[in-house]
Amino acid sequence: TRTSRPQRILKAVQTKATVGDPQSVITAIDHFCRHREWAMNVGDEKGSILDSVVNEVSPVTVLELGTYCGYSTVRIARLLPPGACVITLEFNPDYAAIARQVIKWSGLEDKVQLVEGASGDWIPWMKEHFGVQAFDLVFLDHWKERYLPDTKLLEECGLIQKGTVLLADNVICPGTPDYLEYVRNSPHYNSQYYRSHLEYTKAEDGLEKSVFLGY
Ligand SMILES: O=C(NCc1cccc(CNc2ccc3[nH]ncc3c2)c1)c1cc(-c2ccc(F)cc2)cc(O)c1O
Ligand SMILES: [Mg+2]
Repeated sequence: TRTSRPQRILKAVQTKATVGDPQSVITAIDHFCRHREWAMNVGDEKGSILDSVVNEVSPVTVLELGTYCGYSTVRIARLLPPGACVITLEFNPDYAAIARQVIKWSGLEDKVQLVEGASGDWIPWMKEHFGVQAFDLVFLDHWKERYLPDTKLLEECGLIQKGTVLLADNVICPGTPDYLEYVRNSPHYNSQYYRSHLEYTKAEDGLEKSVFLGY
């Protein structure tokens, strides 16, 4: 049977990128997705915005919702200092299997905890299972209709504290209208929109950065 798109992305990494060189992994995936097959990685344009937010926050603990092939996981982890880590949740086992290999190829496995499962099931266990107090940065890139319920769940579980930064992908395309309305109208968040484009296309998309102000 045909290979899957994630399998073809992994093959591009294994043939074009250098083991232990995260930037070459990022470049290989972007080249493949721009010139061979589109795929739903955050991409190079929005990825540069993600990089700048990671550098600005200098997070110790990061939560990523939606790993896919690990492209944004590698982008985040490559910027983390020793001792910092990103916990990334992936519901789809095929995506998780590919992401593990992409993360390993980049040499960043010590900074990444990839968890197979759904956000709604795992968020309530984060404190107990991973010893997390609160997240410094949350990157939302999973099912778009889960952004709002999962943000509320993170609040209820005390995993969002004063200063926590939420960075949401795809707030225009495919769009997350209920989430945007919530973070932009809530007195507990200071929100700003970073206008960009849907990965590898000319369509508008963007990232929404929301800083929690405390209760
Ligand atoms: O939909 C998207 N991504 C999410 C997604 C999608 C499929 C499967 C999963 C399974 N992974 C998963 C699920 C539930 C989960 N709960 N906790 C973890 C977790 C993990 C996740 C998406 C779409 C487009 C897009 C498509 C088409 C188009 F025309 C324009 C734009 C662009 C993007 O950048 C996107 O990010
Ligand atoms: Mg996305």
